[in-house]
Amino acid sequence: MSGRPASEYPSWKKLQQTYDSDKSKLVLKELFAQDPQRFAKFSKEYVSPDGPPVTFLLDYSKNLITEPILNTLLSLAREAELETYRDKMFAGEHINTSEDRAVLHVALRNFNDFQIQEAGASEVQGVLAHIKEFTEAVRSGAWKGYTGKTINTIVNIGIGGSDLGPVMVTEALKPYAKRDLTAHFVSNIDGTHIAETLRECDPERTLFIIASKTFTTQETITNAHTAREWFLASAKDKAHVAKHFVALSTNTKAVTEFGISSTNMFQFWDWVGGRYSLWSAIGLSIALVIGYDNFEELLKGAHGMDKHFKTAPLEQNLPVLLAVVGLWYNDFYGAQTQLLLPYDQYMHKFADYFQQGDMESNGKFVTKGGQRVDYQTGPIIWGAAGTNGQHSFYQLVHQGTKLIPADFIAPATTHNPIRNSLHHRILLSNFFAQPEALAFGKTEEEVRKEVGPNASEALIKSKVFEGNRPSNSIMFPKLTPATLGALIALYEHKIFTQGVIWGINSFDQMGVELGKVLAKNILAQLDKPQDVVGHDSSVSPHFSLMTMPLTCITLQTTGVIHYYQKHRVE
Ligand SMILES: O=P(O)(O)OC[C@H]1O[C@@H](O)[C@@H](O)[C@@H](O)[C@@H]1O
Repeated sequence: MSGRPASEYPSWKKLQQTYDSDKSKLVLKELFAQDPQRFAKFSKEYVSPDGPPVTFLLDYSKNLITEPILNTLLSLAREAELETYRDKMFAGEHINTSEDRAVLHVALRNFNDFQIQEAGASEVQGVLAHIKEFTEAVRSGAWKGYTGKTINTIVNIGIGGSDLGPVMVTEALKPYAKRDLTAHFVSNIDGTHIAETLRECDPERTLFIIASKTFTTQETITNAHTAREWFLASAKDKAHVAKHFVALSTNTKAVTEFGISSTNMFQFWDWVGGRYSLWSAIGLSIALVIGYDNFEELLKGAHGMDKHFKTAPLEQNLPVLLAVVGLWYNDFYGAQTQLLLPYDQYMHKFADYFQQGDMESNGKFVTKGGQRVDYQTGPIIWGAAGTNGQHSFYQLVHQGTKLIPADFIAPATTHNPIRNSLHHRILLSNFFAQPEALAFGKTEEEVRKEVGPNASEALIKSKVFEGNRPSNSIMFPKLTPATLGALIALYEHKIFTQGVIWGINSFDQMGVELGKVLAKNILAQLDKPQDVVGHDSSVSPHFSLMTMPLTCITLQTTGVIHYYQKHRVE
């Protein structure tokens, strides 16, 4: 995050030379055959330094690395001053330079170990106490709706970071959920999302949680007004809104203007990035679903990982190891994507969550210093819960033309040991088999033996698995709130580490702005056909996209807008 382009570091150049000269020697089958200690050398067990017990194994032995390569990757992290920038983050320095903000999601789960001076950091415990008091009132039934009935449904209205974290965590921690409290999450501006949700709600027993850091996001504010209108159609009296609407935001003024009193507002601060906000008041829906104590366990699990990231030497530092190994593929092997594959149905939203976490953080083409990078930055994140992915996209992972590094993630013990854990044993056999198949493949010789002498050459070739496809495996005893907290923080710090090495600002999101501005302009034109007439798309190709003023770019879409105006039925 020094803003220096990564390709200027001596270790970067060394890695490029190593890749060019040694690529053909990096064959997993041979690397394992040559070194019986390979697993021992390239695996680490995480044990939480304090707080609730969390442990997991990270096996990174099935990567196309040797000890010298890993050492050079770690030297690269040192040359990029990772440790300095990590300490700056924990100290509350304004490392988000474009927005002049601190980056302090670690302060939200800081149980007094780190001294953080930033304004607001001392208020964290107060907000947690508010969350505790409120969630206990709702869950116990002490909090009543406007007709005196208890709350049985919550609807979190938010988008991006104000949606994805709560969705992912409430799904992942369903075994801890209060089953008679239904949680819905409305994010999309498509009216279908809120309309279908409201069909399942009873206005007398529903609590709406309006989650928006800025409280200006078009989707969220529109959905919130729709929910309020729907509610008032039954409740009639605006005074009842107080029992059914709460807000999670940094913007007290906008919350009050919406009609939610400040006593029903849960505060957070500008140093909490949206995609790092599930630990803040944005986690209210999580605390409502799993209970405050479990929410605190989640935070403490993350805090343990924060301590590990802050203190462990780079060679032992799990987020750093994940980061540099990922960078090796992203920047030298030309891998475009990174798979996240939880073999746990409860974690089925994990990849969706880190699509924002990683891609909004590291999808940047300029360094902090404003220079265009001459290397790849953030990978495309994707994935699905195992074994579903095996029956859809794994074909390409095993035999396609692309190198796709994959992280396999699984619990040793399931929350649902039905049929004497038969399902779980089958699930885990797949979890173990896939990295092995990817790494070691199946040779032509093996195929020949298998298919017999009469098989065609074409058939034989089609059955070959080249192997040598890298993966990490992460296994933990059971998916608890604290374990999930540690896993999320593991990936957060991986993203931080990669961002520091690439010299980019992982904490702004300028790339989401242009589309918002264009949509606003177009919205103003949609009901006025005369405004778009005469500007059909035939004029636009004469303009270069870069030199066109915004209004002209908008005209690129006139053909489609005309089609819409012709076909819409209101
Ligand atoms: O929480 P609010 O302010 O509604 O933002 C919701 C989301 O908006 C998007 O445009 C991005 O900026 C995200 O980082 C953010 O999480």
